[in-house]
Amino acid sequence: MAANGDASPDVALSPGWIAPGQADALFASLHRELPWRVHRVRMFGREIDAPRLSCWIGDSNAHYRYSGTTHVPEPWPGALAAVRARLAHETGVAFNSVLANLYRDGRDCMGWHSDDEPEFGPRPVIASVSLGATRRFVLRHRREPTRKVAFELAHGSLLLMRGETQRDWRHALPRTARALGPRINLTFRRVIGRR
Ligand SMILES: O=C(O)CCC(=O)C(=O)O
Ligand SMILES: [Fe+2]
Repeated sequence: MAANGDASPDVALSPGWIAPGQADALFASLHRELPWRVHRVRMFGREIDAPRLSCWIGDSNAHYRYSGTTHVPEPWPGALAAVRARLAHETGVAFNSVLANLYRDGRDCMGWHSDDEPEFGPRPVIASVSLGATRRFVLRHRREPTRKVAFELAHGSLLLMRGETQRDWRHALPRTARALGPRINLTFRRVIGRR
């Protein structure tokens, strides 16, 4: 592999991975039942409210640290059991946690980052399930920012990020001026214990 990594990120989109009726039911149940909160994020050395609502879900031992705080996960809601089992079957990854994000409208967003915390180990597989309004998801190479890839993440879609995607690329969910309804995104991850 070249020093700068592969030409495109190791990502795969499966539109309609969840059928529309099931995706509607899943959206409604998560929207209603998850304990959504405003998380605090660090930006340029300051703590600010994240421009979205979030909920960290996982096995009780899947602790996750970010922005300097350890987060104890919420228990798995019944509505996610089938999705988790299907993802494990299709990817071979025993996902033990999910970060759920609720973008209330087009103003809610997520800035440039990569999910490269040591908890996820090298070359993590991250399975991103989208429900609700279609939003644009963008990836940009870390060292060659002119290299960009964009995906429209529609209701029921699955985006898998693998390989060196977190090491070599950043991703973001930009805000948009379009009038949009809410969107829920679920990123299934595997937290590996560390010493
Ligand atoms: O909402 C999305 O599609 C992306 C979410 C994301 O990047 C994350 O949760 O780390
Ligand atoms: Fe991310």
